[in-house]
Amino acid sequence: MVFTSSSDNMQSPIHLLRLFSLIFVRLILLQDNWQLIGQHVGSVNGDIFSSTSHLQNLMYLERHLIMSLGKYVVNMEQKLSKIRRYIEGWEATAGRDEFVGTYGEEEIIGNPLQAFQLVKRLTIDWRGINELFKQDQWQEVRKLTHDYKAIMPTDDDLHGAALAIVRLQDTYNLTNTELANGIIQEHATHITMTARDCLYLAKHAFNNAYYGHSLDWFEEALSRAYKEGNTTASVSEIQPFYKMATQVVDQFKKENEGSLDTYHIYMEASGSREHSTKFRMLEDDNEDYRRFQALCRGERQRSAKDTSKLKCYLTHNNNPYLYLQPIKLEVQNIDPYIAIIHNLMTEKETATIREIAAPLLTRARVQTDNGTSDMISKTRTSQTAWFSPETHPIVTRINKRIDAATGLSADMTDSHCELMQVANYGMGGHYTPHYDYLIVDRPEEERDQVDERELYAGDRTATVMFYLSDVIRGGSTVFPRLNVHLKPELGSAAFWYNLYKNGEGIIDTVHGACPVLMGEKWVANFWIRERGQFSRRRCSLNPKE
Ligand SMILES: O=C(O)CCC(=O)C(=O)O
Ligand SMILES: [Fe+2]
Repeated sequence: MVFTSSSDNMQSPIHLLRLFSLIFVRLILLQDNWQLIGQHVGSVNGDIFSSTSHLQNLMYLERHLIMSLGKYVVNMEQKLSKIRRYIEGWEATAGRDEFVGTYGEEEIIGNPLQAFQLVKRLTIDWRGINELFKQDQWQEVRKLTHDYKAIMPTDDDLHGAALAIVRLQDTYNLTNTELANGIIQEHATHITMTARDCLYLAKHAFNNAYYGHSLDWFEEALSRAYKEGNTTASVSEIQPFYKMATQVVDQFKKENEGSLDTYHIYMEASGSREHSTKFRMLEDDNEDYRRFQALCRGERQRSAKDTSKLKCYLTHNNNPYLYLQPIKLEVQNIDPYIAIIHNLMTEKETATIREIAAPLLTRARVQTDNGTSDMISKTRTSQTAWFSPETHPIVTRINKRIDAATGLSADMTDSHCELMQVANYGMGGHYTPHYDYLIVDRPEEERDQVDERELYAGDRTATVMFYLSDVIRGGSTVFPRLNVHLKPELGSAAFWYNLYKNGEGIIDTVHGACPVLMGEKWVANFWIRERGQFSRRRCSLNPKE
């Protein structure tokens, strides 16, 4: 049997001792970390999977719950062994086989020793058992779950986590069997999925229109159910779903006269639950998405000829601020210009920003089509927080450095630059291909609907994005039309212009953040606006500049 009740084999004092010591050691180890949860509670909004920072809180909460459950188990074991002792006491005396029946009654009642024990059992012993149950040991666990209700994950978090796995699988071509065996790109993670886990992912992939992956997960669930002997999920439970999914996919293939692979499907920003069950095909502009995924996998590398003109050099930009410590510039693309500025932030500074941002993270929002309000984004699964120069001195310090390194004004006081946006990507966290410019991608007739403050600041001339962490696997920033692939490197900053000098958007700067496959990803965005750059980056009528 896979799932047996543990009570039968947990009676020995040695076992209890081990459990006690285990809990005690963990209690000491966990105390410090546990404090962290307290600081974060108020800010959590149920989007746990989209930020590693929130997942971390959850990990601490679960450890604390385990500690309480462990104490509960030890306590219950003691109580159960007392009850067992009572029963055994009866079995050894009044409950002996030979006393069963009428003759037994006489033996018990007529025997003063038996009578004494009977009375003793029902007085002292029974009182002892009653006492045991007067205290509610479950209360501590109940209180914990109540106090930390705000950070307990919801069903939506679970959906998000399942979707993240399917998205990772889709982007990085991970096979179901490997994933189900805990293998992520040849890296063994000691996790094994049950048939029930696979069934859950299969249903989820199906509901989100990842039909190919869905069938694979159903098959994996079936094979695991056979192997497990129908314990976590049974073959008969899985089969009807599998059959139904197969029929839907067959019908879909027939209607579209092609293989399913050509209908590589993904959810759009607006994808609500109802949308998710509909078939969605890649439209023309989603060629960017296909290229994006290929780049994320490390495909579409540029040839030596393509990269031969790219330079990497030290420069002080004729700026006294940089004379003693020039910047390390690595050009990644000449036209449009994309560069990495290495070590533009120290490790300590990245840690400070992560620290101040962690308690304030909320799920990333994107502007809706009409630009008036914003909505939770599915195209961007990360959590963000914004910082003005007043919130922390580090913001101004970095602003000055951006100014020196890029020659652009990053002054936030007069909207030359937006507030610093910190983003933390969690499980499978990604950002599908998009442009950073906000105004010029709108049709002329809609531009006057843009918020006045946005018009005052002008569009996003350039992006300076700091990597506040390394990422173990995945999480690169890629430009699908340029085959540029930037691997996050703690302390370095990616820099590119979004606009031509005539103010029009550079369409080839479409870029996205690959899903984080392993580890976590933190970035800090500084979007430099047109306002304030007139003497720094002069206008030009040449549409190619
Ligand atoms: O995280 C990344 O690599 C890219 C983020 C990005 O493009 C954005 O925030 O606009
Ligand atoms: Fe962006």
